[in-house]
Amino acid sequence: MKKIILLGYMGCGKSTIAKTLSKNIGVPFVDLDQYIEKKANSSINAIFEQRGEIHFRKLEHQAFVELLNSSEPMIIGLGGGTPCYANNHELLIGENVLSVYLKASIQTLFDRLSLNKSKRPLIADKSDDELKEFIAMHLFERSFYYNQAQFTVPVDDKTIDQTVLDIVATLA
Ligand SMILES: Nc1ncnc2c1ncn2[C@@H]1O[C@H](COP(=O)(O)OP(=O)(O)O)[C@@H](O)[C@H]1O
Ligand SMILES: O=C(O)C1=C[C@@H](OP(=O)(O)O)[C@@H](O)[C@H](O)C1
Ligand SMILES: [Mg+2]
Repeated sequence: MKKIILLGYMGCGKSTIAKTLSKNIGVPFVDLDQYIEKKANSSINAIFEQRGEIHFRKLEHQAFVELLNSSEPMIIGLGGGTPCYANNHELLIGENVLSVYLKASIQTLFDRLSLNKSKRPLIADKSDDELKEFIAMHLFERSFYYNQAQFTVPVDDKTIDQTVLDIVATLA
C-alpha cells in the first residue's frame, strides 16, 4: 500500500486530519513532529531553543526518510516546513506515496494559529498583526514546495469529517 502524506502550512490541520483519516480508513498514522520528539526525547520547542532550527531540519529529514523506508502502511502528517528543506519535496512524488496538500487561506490559518501559537517556535512570540503578515509572506514563499504534492484538497470552511471525506474521494 502507498503511504499517504499530508502536507501544508502550520495550522492547516495535518495532525488533526491524519488522526481522523486513520480511524476512517483503518490505516495507522504517524505525526512526524511527534515521531521526532520521541526519537530525540525532547519537545519541538526545546530542540529549536537548544539546538537551533538547522539541527531540527536535519532530524526532520532523517525521520521522514526513515518512515518512508519502512514497509508498514501508514499516513504521515508532516510538519509545515518539511517539504521546504533538504530536498524533501522530491520525496512527495515518489512511486510509493500519495501526497496531499491541505490548502488553507491566510485567514483560516490566522484564525487557527492565533489560538495555538505556543508550541510553534516560528510564531510563538508574534502579535496578531505580526502573525498575519508573517503567514502571508511565509505561505507565499513555501507554496512552490506545497504545490509539488500529487493532490490538493482545499480545507477552508470544512469540518474535519468533510475534509477527511474529500481526501478519501480524491485518493479513490
Ligand atoms: N475543520 C478543521 N479541520 C482541522 N483542524 C481544525 C478544524 N477546525 C479547527 N481546527 C483546529 O485547528 C488546529 C489545526 O492544528 P493541527 O492539526 O495541529 O495542524 P497542523 O498539524 O497542520 O499544524 C487544531 O487546533 C484543530 O483543532
Ligand atoms: O512550519 C514549520 O516550519 C514548522 C511546523 C511545525 O509543525 P505543524 O505544521 O504541524 O505545526 C513544526 O514542525 C515546527 O514547529 C516547524
Ligand atoms: Mg502538526
